[in-house]
Amino acid sequence: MDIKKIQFSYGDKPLIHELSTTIEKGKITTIIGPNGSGKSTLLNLIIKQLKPKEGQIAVDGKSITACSYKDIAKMMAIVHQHNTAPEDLTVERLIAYGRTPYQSFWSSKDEEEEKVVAWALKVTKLEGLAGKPISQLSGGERQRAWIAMALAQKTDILLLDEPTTYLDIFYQLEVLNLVRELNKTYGMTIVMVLHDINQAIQFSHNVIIMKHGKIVYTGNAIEGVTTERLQEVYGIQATIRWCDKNCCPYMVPIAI
Ligand SMILES: Nc1ncnc2c1ncn2[C@@H]1O[C@H](COP(=O)(O)OP(=O)(O)OP(=O)(O)O)[C@@H](O)[C@H]1O
Repeated sequence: MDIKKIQFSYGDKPLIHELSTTIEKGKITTIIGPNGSGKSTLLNLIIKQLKPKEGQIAVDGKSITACSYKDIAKMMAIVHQHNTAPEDLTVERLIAYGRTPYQSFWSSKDEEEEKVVAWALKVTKLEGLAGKPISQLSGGERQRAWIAMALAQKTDILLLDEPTTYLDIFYQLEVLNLVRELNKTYGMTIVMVLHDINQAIQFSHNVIIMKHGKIVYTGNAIEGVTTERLQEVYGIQATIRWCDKNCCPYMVPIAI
């Protein structure tokens, strides 16, 4: 995916300034950066839920400006930070909404929909909860259900906005393991926003580091997170440690 010279403002206040980057196909890319730096805005621009004032976003050489919303929904799926569903909506019905881009006004549930929903339930390990209302799920199960709905869109690209927020450490790792599995097994290109820098290093091939609507760094996750950059972007003192050769480095925050 090529993002070229994007400019974007909410009203008169410029937020994204001449932002350019390339997101590698088949890799996990995580966007990190301070609150308000424009991470969610960038995801919404990528999926055309927001329109840039200037610049172009192209997927496999095709500009998204020229694509219909239905075509985009067949290329990319997004799980937002906050999601709501009617209280009595079951997991299975929620996932079936992911098939919307493939349905016409008069079409009814078909064999393909059943197959894809069953597949999404299996991948997200929600088979035993298919008939349960979303409102009765734990936070981790609910997050997996929203990811399953996105998977039912059968896209090559998956965008996740803070998929681990509000989850305890067990469910955070469960969701991130699922992300890794989707990338490894199905070759999905994943672009996600995380606040946890160590999880970003551990679970991503690449990181995009943002500050004030600009990209400070884009590239290999391990090489990108340095003590100098953490000082520059977050204004914190930190050290980077390696536990052993087989493990990723991790950063330890020390002071502000
Ligand atoms: N719909 C909107 N209308 C006006 N301003 C907005 C809107 N959405 C976001 N903003 C502003 O744009 C800036 C960037 O917001 P954005 O949500 O993209 O940042 P972020 O890096 O994802 O932040 P966070 O880490 O806190 O989720 C913020 O100052 C925010 O207040």
